[in-house]
Amino acid sequence: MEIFKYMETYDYEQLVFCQDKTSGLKAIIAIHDTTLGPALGGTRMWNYATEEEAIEDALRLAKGMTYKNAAAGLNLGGGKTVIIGDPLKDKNEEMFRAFGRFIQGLNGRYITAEDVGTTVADMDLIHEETNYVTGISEAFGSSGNPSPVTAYGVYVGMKAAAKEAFGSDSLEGKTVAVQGVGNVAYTLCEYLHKEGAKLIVADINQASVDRAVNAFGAVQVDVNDIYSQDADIFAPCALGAIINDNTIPQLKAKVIAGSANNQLRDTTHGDIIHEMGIVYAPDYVINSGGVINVADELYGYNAERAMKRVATIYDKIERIFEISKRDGVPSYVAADRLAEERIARVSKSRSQFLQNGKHILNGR
Ligand SMILES: NC(=O)c1ccc[n+]([C@@H]2O[C@H](COP(=O)([O-])OP(=O)(O)OC[C@H]3O[C@@H](n4cnc5c(N)ncnc54)[C@H](O)[C@@H]3O)[C@@H](O)[C@H]2O)c1
Ligand SMILES: CC(C)C[C@H](N)C(=O)O
Repeated sequence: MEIFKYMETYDYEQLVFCQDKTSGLKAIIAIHDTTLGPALGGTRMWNYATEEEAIEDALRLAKGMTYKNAAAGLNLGGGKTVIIGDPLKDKNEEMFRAFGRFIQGLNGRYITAEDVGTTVADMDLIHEETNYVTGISEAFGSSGNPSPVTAYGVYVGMKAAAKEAFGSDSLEGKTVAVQGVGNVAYTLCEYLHKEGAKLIVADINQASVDRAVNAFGAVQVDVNDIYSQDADIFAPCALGAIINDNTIPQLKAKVIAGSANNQLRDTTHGDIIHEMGIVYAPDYVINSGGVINVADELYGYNAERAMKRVATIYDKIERIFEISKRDGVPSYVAADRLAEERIARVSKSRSQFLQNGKHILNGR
């Protein structure tokens, strides 16, 4: 992989490699764009097969956060960290404290939070070394685990997508096929069950499936069969790139609305599902509830204010479908336009000179 070439093509600002032998920390912080403000994005811990795979994941996810934060109306740029290792075996206190010190060294250019493989307890350890971390314990007056709030955002976004596809946003009687019933999807299933939706679930972890089957009467299917279910809505809530050449021909659902990041394997897959008439709620918009919630900590956390803002994901998804129809483009393009236009507007309005920071005039 030619890293600088890749960074230049997609406008990345900075890639930071962090190593600490004592704790075994190997982390990559990717900062994509800080036009709107400091880069905020979670830390993923994953057993990557190769270093290249880890770098690629950090870069892709960081860019996604630039778009997510911009579309959510936050004054934050986009970044992400990946820690190479098995979250079940390789974690220790020193690792997260060492990582916190690396974040502190960036002096506020990057703020972290949870992602796949990291928890509130990990954020609390990072917080021992830096204030540039969110999603820390409620005991600190903070927002804690973002997953339930992300789930609420996915739920309201799914309703907006259902309205677009079926003419009504009621999910009562609708069948939803949920891929991965982890932290976000369990709470999502709770909302869906409460509204009277029928649930089909698949997960590589049998305990997670059992939990959803017992609590919500969900029907279990094999992980390979989740795409082809006779469902109204497909909710990808596991990992990325699951809308691809292999899975698209299997899909029967009219709507795709789920929490996973980077759902489209490639932009061409967004074009294909658009042509098929599938209503796709763009991933980084529908799953922005978590980042909206943790970002609220930067103002002194207020749960009510955060939830009100998360509820507007419904309107945001509606707006994206409007742009999609107005401009004759797939919904993922409409979402990108929304984000890019905001970054361009804010960048312009912030371009006037201000007498602060280091400048030749400071000596006068
Ligand atoms: N947690 C948040 O607040 C948040 C916010 C935004 C986006 N997301 C995204 O949502 C997704 C889920 O996040 P989470 O926090 O619930 O993670 P999680 O790890 O708790 O849940 C993911 C679940 O998917 C299952 N899974 C993994 N591979 C699978 C496969 N091939 N088939 C079926 N199941 C599989 C796992 O066993 C797990 O139960 C991730 O893509 C994450 O990046 C999460
Ligand atoms: C800041 C975090 C809550 C980020 C979250 N993991 C996401 O992908 O949006």
